[in-house]
Amino acid sequence: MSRAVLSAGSNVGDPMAHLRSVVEGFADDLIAVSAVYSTPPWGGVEQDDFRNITLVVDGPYGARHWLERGFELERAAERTRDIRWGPRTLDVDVVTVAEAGGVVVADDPDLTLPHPRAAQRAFVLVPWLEIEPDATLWTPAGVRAVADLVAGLDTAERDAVHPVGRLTGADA
Ligand SMILES: Nc1ncnc2c1ncn2[C@@H]1O[C@H](COP(=O)(O)OP(=O)(O)OP(=O)(O)O)[C@@H](O)[C@H]1O
Ligand SMILES: Nc1nc2c(c(=O)[nH]1)N=C(CO)CN2
Repeated sequence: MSRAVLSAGSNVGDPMAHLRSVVEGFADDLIAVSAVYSTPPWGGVEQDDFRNITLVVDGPYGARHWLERGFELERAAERTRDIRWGPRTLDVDVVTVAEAGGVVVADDPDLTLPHPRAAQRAFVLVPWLEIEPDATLWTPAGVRAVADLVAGLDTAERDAVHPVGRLTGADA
């Protein structure tokens, strides 16, 4: 049994359709999904803005299950790995996982938990804060409130992340 926070992003092809495939792919275990946010590219590669969502899922699985389900959805979106932090049809990252014993901490290059760059990413934190205002993130510097991490981000970067629609409801 585990509960995971996932981040999905797309800036190639039809980003709304790719993000919808993620919500559909996790529908059976979905607890919450944020609005779709327009986000400037993080990581220094010049490319189109992304569309991002953050999801909370919960189910009778171990942490690795969430990564593997994400890979399946990336494959279905014909995701290729070309440039690090470059354009992509779909990226699904596992931000953090909690099991009965607490937050899962893992150093495996295939699955590092919590995601080592999540605390610096407005495109992860701002949508996450929308669906879990009291969320905390384990970081090597200690447990931090996501609200505090967001408050500490570069203002221009944070303010550039804004909701542009929803995947549920009328425009789903
Ligand atoms: N928490 C995690 N979530 C998703 N992938 C992870 C995680 N930890 C390690 N990985 C590994 O990272 C590898 C590269 O993933 P990917 O190509 O999506 O990276 P990226 O999205 O370009 O960069 P970043 O890792 O900074 O998000 C994958 O093979 C995956 O096994
Ligand atoms: N805004 C934004 N920037 C990114 C994203 C993403 O999903 N959104 N994914 C990346 C690959 O990890 C690199 N940069």
